[in-house]
Amino acid sequence: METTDFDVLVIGTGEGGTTAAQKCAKAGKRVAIVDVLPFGGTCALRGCDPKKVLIGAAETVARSRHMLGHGLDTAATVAWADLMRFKNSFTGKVPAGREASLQKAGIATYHGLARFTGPHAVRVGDQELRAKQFIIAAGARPRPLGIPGEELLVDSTAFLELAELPADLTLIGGGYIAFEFAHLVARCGVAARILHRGARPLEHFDADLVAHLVTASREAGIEVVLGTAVTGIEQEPGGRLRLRAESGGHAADYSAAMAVHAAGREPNLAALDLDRAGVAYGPAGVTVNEFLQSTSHPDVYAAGDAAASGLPLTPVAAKAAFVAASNLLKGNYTPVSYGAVPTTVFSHPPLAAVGLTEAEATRQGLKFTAKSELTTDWFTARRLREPVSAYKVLVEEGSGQVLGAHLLGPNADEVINLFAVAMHAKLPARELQKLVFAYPTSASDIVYML
Ligand SMILES: Cc1cc2nc3c(=O)[nH]c(=O)nc-3n(C[C@H](O)[C@H](O)[C@H](O)COP(=O)(O)OP(=O)(O)OC[C@H]3O[C@@H](n4cnc5c(N)ncnc54)[C@H](O)[C@@H]3O)c2cc1C
Ligand SMILES: NC(=O)c1ccc[n+]([C@@H]2O[C@H](COP(=O)([O-])OP(=O)(O)OC[C@H]3O[C@@H](n4cnc5c(N)ncnc54)[C@H](O)[C@@H]3O)[C@@H](O)[C@H]2O)c1
Repeated sequence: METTDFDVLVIGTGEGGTTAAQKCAKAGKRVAIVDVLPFGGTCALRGCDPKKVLIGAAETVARSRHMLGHGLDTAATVAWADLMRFKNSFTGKVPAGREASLQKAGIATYHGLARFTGPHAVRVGDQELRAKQFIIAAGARPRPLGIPGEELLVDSTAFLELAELPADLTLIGGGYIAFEFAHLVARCGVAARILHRGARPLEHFDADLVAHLVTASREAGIEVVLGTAVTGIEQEPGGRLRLRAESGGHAADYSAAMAVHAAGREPNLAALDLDRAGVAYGPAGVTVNEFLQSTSHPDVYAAGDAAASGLPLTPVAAKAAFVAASNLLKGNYTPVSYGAVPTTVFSHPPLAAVGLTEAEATRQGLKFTAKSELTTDWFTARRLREPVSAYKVLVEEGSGQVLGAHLLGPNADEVINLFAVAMHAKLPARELQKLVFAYPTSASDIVYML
């Protein structure tokens, strides 16, 4: 077996691993990086980017449907095979491009499953890679549901590669993936259903805005079923799936041509043999301190979805990886701080949030005013005939700081970033209100939300 020594070995080539490896190489370290899948990670190959390309077409369909009879006489339709080709024109180039840029930075690249064999050794195929320090950026995978027949579910990766869409599709779960995929396929002429076990979906978003999104989803033809946990899946003789579920103590039954796992993800640590290296971990990922250093192995750092730190989102992974690499290189001097992280559910209309929800601010005992309105009759929504649009903004009494902003409606995914800037800069709401925004834009509505 060939043994190779490095200063730093990075596991994972997603946003986390790539950011960390590049930073370590720039500092003059001998760096290696390994991935079992094509280089590029979830966001670029199996998540955010391909999804957003598909959703771009679905948005056009949704907008054209809303404008029918109001200046448009036909609605756009999706040509799935063409759309997939377009999507593949983005993803197809990623693996070779990512590997080339890593190699250009002097980083040694390895393909295969990495498995720790000791505190400073990892095995990849028939090679042993030894390193003084490690950065684990192994990402996440769909959480096993532990129900019979779960192997019949399609996961988000397989969904984003579908050559053809089914006539109807059921999403199991009620989070980001369920709403994004349901809104996408509904605009492709597929009968979409969301089966969510909780009383309300998208639990971490503002309850009032989520209720409006559920209304908008139903108006778009999506069946949203709440309080219903799927307990088993069977294949029927004709090829359809039978989803056995439990709802309020009663058995319920659903038939689906295809069912997608949208019920959460978990850190992808099982194959790493972390016990062999003495790296502590829990259900949220590798256990790290504020410097993103393993609490049990000082030469190991972790970042992104694989670390028990921050939300499992791409910009969070990139920030964490930068901080982890800085601390690895210079000694622990930068505690990680994510600040107010904006996030969007790319449904139509999109739902976006930054900062605290009203429920969280109340739980924390903060004194604040919450301003909230349905804005369906505001110019921004009306000119697009968007059926549901709303906002809620929380402003702290005394300091006048924005504690949280929640937007549902046209361009919410972009406007939310302005609230994030204001929160980061600690700009009081009255100062934000004084800014002059280009008109008529969705951003110019901000002054009426404060
Ligand atoms: C469908 C979907 C849509 C999403 N949309 C968004 C979005 O719109 N916005 C957003 O901010 N976030 C989104 N996310 C989340 C985002 O993709 C992740 O938070 C982000 O990609 C995490 O980056 P990472 O570097 O931590 O891990 P990853 O990008 O997952 O990279 C980890 C890599 O490690 C490799 N690996 C794991 N274990 C091993 C091993 N033992 N040996 C070798 N290699 C290994 C994996 O193959 C993988 O390539 C989405 C996720 C999904 C699934
Ligand atoms: N736009 C984005 O930023 C974006 C998009 C997609 C995914 N992501 C990331 O990927 C992660 C995973 O996405 P996700 O949508 O799978 O997870 P999620 O955590 O957003 O939602 C999963 C939902 O499924 C429900 N659920 C779990 N088990 C269930 C069961 N057996 N039956 C019915 N419902 C069940 C949960 O209560 C939860 O509401 C997200 O947490 C997010 O960080 C982000």
